[in-house]
Amino acid sequence: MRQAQVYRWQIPLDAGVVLRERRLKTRDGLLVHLTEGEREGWGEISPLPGFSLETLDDVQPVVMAWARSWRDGEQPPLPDEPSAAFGLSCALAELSDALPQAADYRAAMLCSGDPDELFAALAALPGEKLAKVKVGLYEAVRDGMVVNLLLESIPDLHLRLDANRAWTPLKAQQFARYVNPAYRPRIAFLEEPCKTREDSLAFARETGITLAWDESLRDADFCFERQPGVGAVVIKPMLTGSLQKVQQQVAAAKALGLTAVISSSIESSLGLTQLARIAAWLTPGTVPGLDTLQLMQTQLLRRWPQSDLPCLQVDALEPLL
Ligand SMILES: O=C(O)CCC(=O)C1=CC=C[C@@H](O)[C@@H]1C(=O)O
Ligand SMILES: [Mg+2]
Repeated sequence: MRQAQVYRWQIPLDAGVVLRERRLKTRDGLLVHLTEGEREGWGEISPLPGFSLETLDDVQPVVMAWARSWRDGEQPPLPDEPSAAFGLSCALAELSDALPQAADYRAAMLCSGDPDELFAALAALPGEKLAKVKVGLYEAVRDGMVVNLLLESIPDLHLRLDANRAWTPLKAQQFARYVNPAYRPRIAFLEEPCKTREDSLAFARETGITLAWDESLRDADFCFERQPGVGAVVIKPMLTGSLQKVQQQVAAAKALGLTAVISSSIESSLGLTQLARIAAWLTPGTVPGLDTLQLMQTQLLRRWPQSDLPCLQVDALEPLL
């Protein structure tokens, strides 16, 4: 016998979470729980404001209708909305044991803000030192100086940078001018420096800094192709769609020799632990970009190892079906 339930949740975020120039005070989403006989599967559906095209209010009725139909014995097709397709496909994959349990809980330390705190935290990182730094929020020159100083003072540090398309070609050049060319190979990649893909490609050509596509993967005209200067794609499954589509994108990237990085869309701990499993399964050997639980004030249902945030249990959630 099948059972299905959908829950809506809201988690307060730390004051400093700013996405696309707006402050995000809470993270909101749905959890779906499917059971069939002894088996069960959970999935998270949490469109990311400013990044997802669909809203939570759009997908809630879609997910509820899908869950009712599945519970009644049908095999409804996955919805078109990427967040709904992703969460429902995860719940189905857990149910059928298609999503392996082994997880990669390493995360590239996410840094923003105060350079002094940053130095201390980075210097204390054990093992391979890899961090992700947001750029493009302040003056490009300041970003260049901070990145240069980090690479200069921590010689075994590698950085992932992310400008979220903030720069004009001139600003991108101002940034690069302050980063010593000798350190540039330790920039694993810079995500989306410029407003257009053409400008970003030109920047990579001119500076030798490796590019990664993130936002571009959602452009209607994006296709996987070999492009000089591009080294990686950042895949955010909540924005991509079904697990099958995530698998296809990882395979397309690998076939071109690109690094595929599974990255967070600021999911709850339930979604994040599933992303850690997806990363271990599809991109073994590549550290995923999952260091976003620190932005939240609680965990949900499943714990992230080593996090001491409180964890909400299912009885604290309101069922919608
Ligand atoms: O990719 C990572 O290492 C962490 C996730 C991350 O950086 C992001 C998650 C969600 C929205 C963004 O501000 C940001 C990104 O643009 O990649
Ligand atoms: Mg990005």
